[in-house]
This record gives sequence, structure tokens and C-alpha cells, in this order.
Amino acid sequence: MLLFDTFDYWFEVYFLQGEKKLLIVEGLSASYGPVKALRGVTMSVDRSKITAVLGANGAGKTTLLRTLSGLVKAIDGSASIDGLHFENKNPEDIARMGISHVPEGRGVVQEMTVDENLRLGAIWKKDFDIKSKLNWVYELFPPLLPRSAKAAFTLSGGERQMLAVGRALMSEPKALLLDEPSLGLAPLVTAGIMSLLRKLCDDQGLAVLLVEQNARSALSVADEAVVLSLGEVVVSDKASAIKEDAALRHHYLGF
Ligand SMILES: Nc1ncnc2c1ncn2[C@@H]1O[C@H](COP(=O)(O)OP(=O)(O)OP(=O)(O)O)[C@@H](O)[C@H]1O
Repeated sequence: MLLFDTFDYWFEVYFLQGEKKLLIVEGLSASYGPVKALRGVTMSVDRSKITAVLGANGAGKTTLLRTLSGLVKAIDGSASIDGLHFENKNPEDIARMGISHVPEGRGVVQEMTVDENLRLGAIWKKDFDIKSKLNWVYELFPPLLPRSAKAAFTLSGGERQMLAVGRALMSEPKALLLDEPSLGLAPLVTAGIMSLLRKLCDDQGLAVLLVEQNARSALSVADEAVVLSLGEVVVSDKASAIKEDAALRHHYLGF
């Protein structure tokens, strides 16, 4: 009996856990000139899960996302998706490997129409039915459809965030990196977008890496969380465990 228990344990650790892991980051470091913004970050992101990245101003959250999407070069460490290394590849190659980044401030092209912005999300895809993907995004975000021919700058903040997320989903990512999606939005709008992403996690195995300044709300939607301080991982655990750790919350998350 003991033999089988032991076998089950190692099967779980090596096979099932390994299958769940989509993104694996090991010892990742990045700098802006003399400023060391990431110091040996090790973490992982599971398929079908929302993983929050939390920490005070300047902790390195945005730099982590920018390094994972190729906008900032890593000076050390590695990152892989589905077992394929992508550290220091260029942003386009990283996008092709299945990583989509929604930067802080949404990053949509204001003068372009909603439709053009969405098409940009799949610009490098080949042999791709762009029309059916567009229809799918419009079904996910119905407020965008009647505005498809309008310039992005005419949209409300919430609609612009829907456009940014919709554009990122156009490339059929395995992992979606979201930087401060709640910034400047009504809580109800953010909740709507998050519940939609949860459904994509459940239905399609999407993995979401969510950077949030508002740790309380991020912990209420995330499955897992990583807390950064001065570019280092302080803890990574289930979001529920971090929520219950009052000392950790007071010290690093400010609530
Ligand atoms: N473009 C840059 N040039 C120089 N230093 C930078 C630059 N961007 C960020 N930094 C520095 O890198 C460190 C990490 O910043 P980062 O923006 O990644 O943190 P953050 O946790 O996202 O903070 P915030 O929530 O304020 O955006 C900070 O010390 C910051 O001052």
C-alpha cells in the first residue's frame, strides 16, 4: 500500500504537476542601466489558472511582464513556455510562441478603428481565419461590435480595456500577461473582464498572469499569487493562503 502511495505522490509531482505548468521562470534578472529591477525571479504559471503578481511600487511587477514579453532583455536566468525557452527572443517571436501582453495604459492605437486594432493582434498569423476570430472577440465583448468602425480614442475607458484584451486574444495566446487592468476603471467593469477571463481559463486552458497594485481585489480573483519586493520573490503560494497571512499582507501588500 505504502509503495503505491509513494508512486502516486511522485506521479503527481513529476507528471501531473509538470503537465499543468505552462510558464516556468527560473532565476530571471533584468536591469535598467545600473537599476537592478529583477533579481533572480523564480516562479511558474499553471494552465487554466490566474496568477497574480503583487508588490509595492517599484517592486518589479511591470518589469517582470516586460521581460517575459521581450520588451526588456534578461541579463540572467531563463523562461520557457510549454518547455520551449524564450528568454531574450524578440517580442514578435514570443507572441508567436503563445504569449500576449496587455501593457499598463492599454496600449491600443488611438487613431485606428476598433476593427483595425483587433486585426493588429493577429497581424503575423498565417493560415488564419481572421474573420471568425474577430466574430469571436465581438461575441466576447458585445459593446465593441457597434463601435467597430470608430476610432479607439472615442471609446470609454472600459471599452478601451475590452479592446486591449480583445486584441491580445486575437493571437490565440496560451498565456495572457495583464498589467494593471483595473487602473481607472469602475470595479464593475473590471469584474466583468475578469469573469470573462476566468471562463477562458476554465474552457480553453488559458493562463493569466495578472499584475495588480490593488492586492486585495487581485487576491479575490486569482488562484495563485507571487509577491515581489525590490525585484525578488518574497513568497509564491495559493492566493487564499496569502490572503490569510496577515503579517505578510501588512508588510508587503499594505492591507
Ligand atoms: N524605464 C526605466 N528606467 C529606469 N528605471 C526603471 C524604468 N522602469 C522601471 N524602473 C525601475 O525599476 C524598478 C522596478 O520598476 P517596475 O515598474 O517594474 O515596478 P512595479 O512593481 O511595476 O511598480 P509600479 O507599480 O510603480 O509600476 C523600480 O526601481 C523602477 O524605478
